[in-house]
Amino acid sequence: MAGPNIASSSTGTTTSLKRKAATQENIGGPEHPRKLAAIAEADTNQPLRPSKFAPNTAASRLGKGPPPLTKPRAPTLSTSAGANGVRRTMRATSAPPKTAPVRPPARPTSRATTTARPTAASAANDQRFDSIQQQISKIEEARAADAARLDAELAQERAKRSDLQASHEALSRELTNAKTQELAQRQELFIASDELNSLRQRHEREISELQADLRRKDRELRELNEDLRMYQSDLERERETVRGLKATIAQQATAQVSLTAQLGALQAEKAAVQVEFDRTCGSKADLALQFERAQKRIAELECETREGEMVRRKLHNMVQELKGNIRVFVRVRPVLRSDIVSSTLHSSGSSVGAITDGADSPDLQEEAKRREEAMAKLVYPDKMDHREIVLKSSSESATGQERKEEWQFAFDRVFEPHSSQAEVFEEISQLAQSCTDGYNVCVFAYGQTGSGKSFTMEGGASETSAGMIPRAVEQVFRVADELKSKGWQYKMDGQFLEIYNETINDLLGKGEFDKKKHEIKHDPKTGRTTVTDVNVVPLASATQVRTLLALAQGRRTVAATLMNERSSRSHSVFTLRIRGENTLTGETCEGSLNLVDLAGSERLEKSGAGGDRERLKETQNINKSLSALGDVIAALGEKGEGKGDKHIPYRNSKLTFLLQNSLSGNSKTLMFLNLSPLATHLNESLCSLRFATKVNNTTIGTAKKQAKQIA
Ligand SMILES: Nc1ncnc2c1ncn2[C@@H]1O[C@H](COP(=O)(O)OP(=O)(O)OP(=O)(O)O)[C@@H](O)[C@H]1O
Repeated sequence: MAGPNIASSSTGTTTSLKRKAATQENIGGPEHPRKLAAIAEADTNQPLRPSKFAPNTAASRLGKGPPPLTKPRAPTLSTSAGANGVRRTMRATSAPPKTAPVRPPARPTSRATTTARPTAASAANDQRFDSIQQQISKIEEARAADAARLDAELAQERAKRSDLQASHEALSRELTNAKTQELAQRQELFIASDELNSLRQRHEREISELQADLRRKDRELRELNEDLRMYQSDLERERETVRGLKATIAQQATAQVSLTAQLGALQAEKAAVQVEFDRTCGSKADLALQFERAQKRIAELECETREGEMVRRKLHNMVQELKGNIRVFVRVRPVLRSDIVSSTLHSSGSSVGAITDGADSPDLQEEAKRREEAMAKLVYPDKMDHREIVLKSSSESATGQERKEEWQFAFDRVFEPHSSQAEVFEEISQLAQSCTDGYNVCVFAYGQTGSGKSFTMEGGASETSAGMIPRAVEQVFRVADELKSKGWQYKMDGQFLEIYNETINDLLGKGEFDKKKHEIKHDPKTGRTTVTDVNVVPLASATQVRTLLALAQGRRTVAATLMNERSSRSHSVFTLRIRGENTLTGETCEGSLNLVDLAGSERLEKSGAGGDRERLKETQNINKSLSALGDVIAALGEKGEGKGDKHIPYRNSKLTFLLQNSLSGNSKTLMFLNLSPLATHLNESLCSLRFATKVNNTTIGTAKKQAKQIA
């Protein structure tokens, strides 16, 4: 309560000052200094506060710092003991002492000017001035005292300030620490927040997983429920089945009882069978013995069969020997397309081109008709043995009457046009294989040009069209192979000759033409025929023979004639010599197989060689050798009829001389008569059939086996 204190402790002067001040204020108006009034007002209205004019106070020095820790005290203006010993305390104003509102008296005021008074008044003023001077000095003193006190307070305040600074620094440090802590805490907070976020995310993830899991579980649960439902229905079914099975078991149990009874019966039966089995086992040894005996018997029978086969072969050969004559097979070839062309040419005189066009046309009926017309009337009446052939012809006589003629012939076998190569070979296979028994075998094909001699003897390139030569060779090799098991070892060699214009040509020789002069030699002791300077090739297989035949075929002299554009104008003679030795019995044998394809037998006027000297010579030579063959056969026939000293003209031709040993009665001879089926060749066919009949009726003696026992 400083204000009232000041007011109460002030003297009358103070009160007057106040009044003066109030008066001055009233007089002077707003220009008068107002500090003192302020002091007075401060006493009455409110407690003193630190002023902006007190910069030295602790509060003002701290500036914006934290609020003062101690409440500032209002400054005391002065505490001085007055002259009367009364200590006056003046409340310090907020203004610094320097700016005290006390004006120096010297300064004239506006009021002084306006209120100029006489000297009495100035004495009063001086008095007042003195008192004011005194008051001022007192105030000065008080101010000094206040200054001292203020210094002390200032020091205190400074001390406080330093304390405060220290505490500020401490607080700053604390603040820094607090900030650092806060920062750390914030970081922790961030980290924690991050963790919290990640935990939240994980949690969300886990929640979603759990939800998915839950959904899956739900689904599984549904499935399990479904399964359960199914299992329940299955179970129900199974229960039903079990009920059924139980019923069946009950039935089975009943059946088992009856089966047990049956089993008892069967066991009894088994015992009986066992007894029977034991008895059968006892007879097993007997059966084995019987089996052994049976096997022995089989071996004996096989042996007998082999012997029987040998006997059969001997008898067969004996029959052949007893027959003693040359056997003749007739073979009529089929009508060829080229035959139709040529026969039409002969009969109608139309051009070849026109006929060829007709033949190529699809009109098969026309072709069949032409074929019919081209064919000669050949009949084969012997349907059983196929031994006969009848030629029929109808012509007009000079008197205009139809003259019918018929010629009947019988031979060892007649082959009709449809006969296959295999069928023909079947008939000569026995003959061919008898060369492995030591016989000389001679098969020759006779007939006019184009009648099928080469086809019969050599045949075509295919398996089915292969002729007698390759088939006979294969047969010989096969038989020789079979006879190995009986101890026979065979060696074979072959030669292939051609007689052209009475000259021997080696078809297996080297070079295109054989320029060597060959001589035919007969060994009377061995009955072997050899030709000098010809290649005799050792034969190891039938395939090799086929290769040789193909080689020889290429070398054959072939010249075109009107009769056959591939007409062979030479005789070809393939000879297979075979020598066998039986290592078990010591027997040896030597045979030969001569397969002869004769040149065409047509008459000179038919050969179309009239204007060609070379062809004429060929035909003459062919005919000479064929007639020599006929002469030899005829002479052999006569000799066979008892004219023992009959000369056999073998030397009249190279052919007969070469085949001497095969024709002399010491061999098995077969002649194929090949016939053309054409009407235009009827006369030639008749001539050939007459010649073949003569041959067939000729007895040339019995064939002799050339075998001997090695001593
Ligand atoms: N049985 C047959 N089956 C089918 N075609 C045959 C038969 N015989 C012969 N031929 C054919 O007749 C034609 C004449 O036959 P091949 O050449 O054999 O007569 P050829 O008498 O040997 O004549 P050449 O005396 O001129 O040698 C040939 O085209 C031949 O294929």
